Amino acid sequence: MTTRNIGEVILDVKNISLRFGGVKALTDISFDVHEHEIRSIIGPNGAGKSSMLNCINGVYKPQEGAITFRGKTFSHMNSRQVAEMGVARTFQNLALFKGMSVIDNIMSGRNLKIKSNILLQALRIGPAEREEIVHREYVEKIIDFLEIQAYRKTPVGQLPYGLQKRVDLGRALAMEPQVLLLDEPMAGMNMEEKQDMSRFIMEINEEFGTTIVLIEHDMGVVMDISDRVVVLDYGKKIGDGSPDEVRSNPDVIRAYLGAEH
Ligand SMILES: Nc1ncnc2c1ncn2[C@@H]1O[C@H](COP(=O)(O)OP(=O)(O)OP(=O)(O)O)[C@@H](O)[C@H]1O
Repeated sequence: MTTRNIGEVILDVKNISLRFGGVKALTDISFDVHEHEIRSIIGPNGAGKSSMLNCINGVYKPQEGAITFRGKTFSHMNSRQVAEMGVARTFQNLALFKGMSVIDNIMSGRNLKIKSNILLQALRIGPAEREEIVHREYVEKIIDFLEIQAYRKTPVGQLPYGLQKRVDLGRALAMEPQVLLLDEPMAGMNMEEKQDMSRFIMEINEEFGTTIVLIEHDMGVVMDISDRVVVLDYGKKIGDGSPDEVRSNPDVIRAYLGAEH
């Protein structure tokens, strides 16, 4: 765990319940996330972790409860509005443009920031040209930061999976988010790729001050890098606290001992 200045509550999840027909994906879930924190959500398969992220970023509309971001409460915002407020995410199953280059994929994350109209952009004239230069410079910084300079022009589909995950992270970073939601960023990675990804997450948190909400199955990584951890099981919250508190919580131990991973 790092020693950073953890700030006020930036994201407050209050009494969220989400049902799909008869399936209770989430039942009365509350937790908060402080500015600059690395806050993880863990739990066995089907516990409701991805559903929770989907509620935070506006993909799912919970039947009950509300989410407050920087003091602004939203229960019916769509993904774009949430993104515009400063919440970005990566995906468990990558959602990259496989035929497009690394640089263009990361550039696609800048779309929300592009102000000039589509015609000017297409013609690359006047303000659109200047704007494009500024955005490209920002994207190049991300590429340097993620150490993927050698693959700038490579179509993403030709990269190994671990590097594709890094490009997905780059695309989310291109939005300059205040809160970054990471859905299983280490899934399918080997040990070395996981170490690299952990390092990038911690550096994003420390250097850019970005608040991180992380879903991850690798307990070693979660316990190493998280400030606090929420534990879900069958859509209910069964634990919440520091890695040490969560590790020694009998309900959490029971849920994990009884679960297949
Ligand atoms: N779109 C959907 N339609 C119907 N049921 C859904 C939908 N999304 C999730 N569920 C159900 O909600 C519950 C929680 O699923 P969710 O994917 O959020 O769990 P998870 O903790 O992220 O699981 P995993 O670790 O396997 O990714 C499961 O019972 C799942 O089948």
